[in-house]
Amino acid sequence: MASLPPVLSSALATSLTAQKQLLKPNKRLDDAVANCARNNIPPIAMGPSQGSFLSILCKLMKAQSVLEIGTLGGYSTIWFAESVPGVHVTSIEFNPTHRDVALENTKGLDNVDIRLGAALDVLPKLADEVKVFDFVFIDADWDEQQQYFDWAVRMTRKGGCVYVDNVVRQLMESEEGGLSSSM
Ligand SMILES: C[S@@+](CC[C@H](N)C(=O)[O-])C[C@H]1O[C@@H](n2cnc3c(N)ncnc32)[C@H](O)[C@@H]1O
Repeated sequence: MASLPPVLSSALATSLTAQKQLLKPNKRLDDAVANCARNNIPPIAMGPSQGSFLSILCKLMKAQSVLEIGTLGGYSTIWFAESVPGVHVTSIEFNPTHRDVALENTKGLDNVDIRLGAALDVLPKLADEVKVFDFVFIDADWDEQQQYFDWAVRMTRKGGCVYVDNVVRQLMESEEGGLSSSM
């Protein structure tokens, strides 16, 4: 996969610094980032402004149930878990190391349930257990995206939200030289 054009990488780095200055400090999130680095978890979690944006979306919807596909170290999971009073977050992760670090990072949050397994194995079981979710966040394996999306549509309540991460970025990286003519 091609990397981002330098101008975009530089803009992303600058925006990350700006985001940290603008948002309220959150010790749990900061500790999670540090713990992920200590455990060599790849630095591919969402940024603070995206976490804040998703949290606002959940607040606007008064979401009470969130499904996340792709936990990593639990950074986005924490944003969802702290978004709305009473919300419950179910998150799916197939890498045991990532799952273990996510469990450390979400310790004490009793509204988080992290399921270990491949998303396409876990989703059918979850669909049998839980009726529907208010909000589904897809952030795992791009090659299975269409199948995640089909499950998400099936498992999201009417009027709920399915949010697919990295769509624009994927389009940018999908053709040689960066920007795609199909954008
Ligand atoms: C981009 S990271 C998730 C980032 C996280 N949502 C955040 O922003 O903090 C993608 C995660 O999905 C996991 N993953 C990839 N394929 C998967 C699959 N088929 N089933 C479950 N998890 C998967 C990876 O191990 C990785 O931890």
